[in-house]
Amino acid sequence: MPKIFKTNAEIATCGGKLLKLTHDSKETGTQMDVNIYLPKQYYDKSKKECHESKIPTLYYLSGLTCTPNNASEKAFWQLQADKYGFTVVFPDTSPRGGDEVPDDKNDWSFGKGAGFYLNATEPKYAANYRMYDYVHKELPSLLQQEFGSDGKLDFIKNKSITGHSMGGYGAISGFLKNYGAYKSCSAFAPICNPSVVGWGIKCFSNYLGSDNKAAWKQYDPCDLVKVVKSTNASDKVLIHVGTKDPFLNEHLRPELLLNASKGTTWEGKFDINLVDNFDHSYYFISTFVPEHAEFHAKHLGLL
Ligand SMILES: N[C@@H](CCC(=O)N[C@@H](CSC=O)C(=O)NCC(=O)O)C(=O)O
Repeated sequence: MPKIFKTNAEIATCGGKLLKLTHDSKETGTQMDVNIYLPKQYYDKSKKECHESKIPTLYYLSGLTCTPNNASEKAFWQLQADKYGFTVVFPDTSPRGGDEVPDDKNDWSFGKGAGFYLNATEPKYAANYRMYDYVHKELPSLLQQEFGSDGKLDFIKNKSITGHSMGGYGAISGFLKNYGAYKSCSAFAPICNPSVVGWGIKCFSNYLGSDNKAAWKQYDPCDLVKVVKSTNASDKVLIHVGTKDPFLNEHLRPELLLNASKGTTWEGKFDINLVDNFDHSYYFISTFVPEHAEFHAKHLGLL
């Protein structure tokens, strides 16, 4: 079988390895970068290869401007992945490539590095900007085919999702739109109501069409909570946001998600923690990664 992924680097870190990979994506029509961290349990030769012992996966969606490397280097998920025994997948934030992939070189909050985890419908972007299907369907399937073939890793059935900022929005919208597919969801400083804030309006307008508000509703967490039914009493979405986050009031707006969930099946299920003094950076993210890791480990059946 021909290899799907090219391994550009295999880096020993903590007790496992970070693999920096490249592969062709049918969804984006481009080559994509992705990093995966395989925890120490994967390399434990004494581990039995049975269904029960398959190592689950946490998908981490990064924010605007990020590549798979930002979180790999600065979020410190690897220590937590070893502690509980899960794989971490760090996808890229958009298609890349040359001038054939449309971009706005003057705006870091749109285009390359800002795929917004949706499937674009506007003709200019529709061929490449398909990060929703890429992250939730194509990538897990390709990873399972190549890295799951030895029966030790589960990229599809036992998985959870988290993310930061644009990636926090991507995690919550993906969790709700694929209700039941992810065991748990958390977010760091997510863009909670993209339809009404600058970053979201720009991306939704360009990718989905400025008048196509019906399409916007299909991705906005504040609309999704009204149509997706929470049927599991243990559903809880863990969120942390820093009070000194410079984007809090302009782009993140967690209070709007709390309000939108009121009177829905999600009421009381968004555990939004406003934490004093923290900003938007990876200093903030890495501080709360251990709490999010424990949360996901419980839902993935690791605790
Ligand atoms: N380049 C910008 C700053 C952009 C920024 O803050 N990006 C955040 C995500 S914002 C929401 O999605 C980020 O994660 N940056 C990468 C990092 O390693 O910190 C500017 O110049 O202001």
